[in-house]
Amino acid sequence: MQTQTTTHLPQVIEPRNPGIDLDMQWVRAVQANTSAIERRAATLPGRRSVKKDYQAAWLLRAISCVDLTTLSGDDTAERVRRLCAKGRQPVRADILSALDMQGLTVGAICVYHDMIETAVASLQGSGIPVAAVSTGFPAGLSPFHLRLAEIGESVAAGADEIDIVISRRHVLSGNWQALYDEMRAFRHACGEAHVKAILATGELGTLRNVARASLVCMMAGADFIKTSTGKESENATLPVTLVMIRAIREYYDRTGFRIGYKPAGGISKSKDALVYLTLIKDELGDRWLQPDLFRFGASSLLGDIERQLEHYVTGTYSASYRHAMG
Ligand SMILES: O=C[C@H](O)COP(=O)(O)O
Repeated sequence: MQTQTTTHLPQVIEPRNPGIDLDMQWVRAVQANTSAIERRAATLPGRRSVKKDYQAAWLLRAISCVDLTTLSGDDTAERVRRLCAKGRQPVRADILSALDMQGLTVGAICVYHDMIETAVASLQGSGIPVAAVSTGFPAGLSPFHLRLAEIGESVAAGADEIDIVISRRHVLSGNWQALYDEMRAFRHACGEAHVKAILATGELGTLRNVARASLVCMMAGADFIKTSTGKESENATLPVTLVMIRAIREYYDRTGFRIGYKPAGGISKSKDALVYLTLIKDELGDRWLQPDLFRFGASSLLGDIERQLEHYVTGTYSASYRHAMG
């Protein structure tokens, strides 16, 4: 990942997760109490845990954690260039200036392989990393050697981060060794590029499978675990998020390595982003609210955040938002 220059970024960048041997005893012991998780998730959207004065600060934080994404069959170089310009200046200059946040950028730009070179050229000098989806995204069913080669090509083309998709069948058949070996090989093929493991949680059947797949991918060296491709019928949800971030906490408690989390797909409203951020703060703490450990995979969230911030600076602007930036 490139070093970034904007002021909102963390002083400390996490060491890469080297992974550990597959610990089947740990994997088998994983539980997920579905009804308790769903009860907890159901209470979250109604909670007013972000005070109004602090909402602008949280939305700015959300911007710095967006993987601004375009993953469409009709993507063009021109669309990617526009997206990169938006990534460099995510909201109108007058809004950023009113909030004293000039220089704020998104966390990364996320594209298909063919658009990497355009994105790299458009982002030159900005410090914004380029993430590429890979390994036969979104289904991940192309021949294994081609999936590995695709990673290599994307890294050679300049991608800083690779978002791989796992083979859902390994999870559904309980073949944890196969999942571990696959993830390990993907991690190796990424070299210095950071690797995000997309679990496609909407296709994994149970929350227990989500918890186990999260753990196995982290054991195999994933730097981030990510919910979805955005193409499944069910994408990021709060119950899935609870399960995945608790797996991250458990992995950190046992190994000392902090793994990032990326909810993706269907997150398009500021109020939803605030719920995710407060949940991360509650469950993992402030350290995980930085772009090296948290990202939103989203194509349209930024537009809604910009509208909210515009309303904020033209209406109820309060300088106290700065306190929340600490
Ligand atoms: O990884 C990112 C997702 O594909 C974006 O999904 P979205 O278009 O629903 O925001």
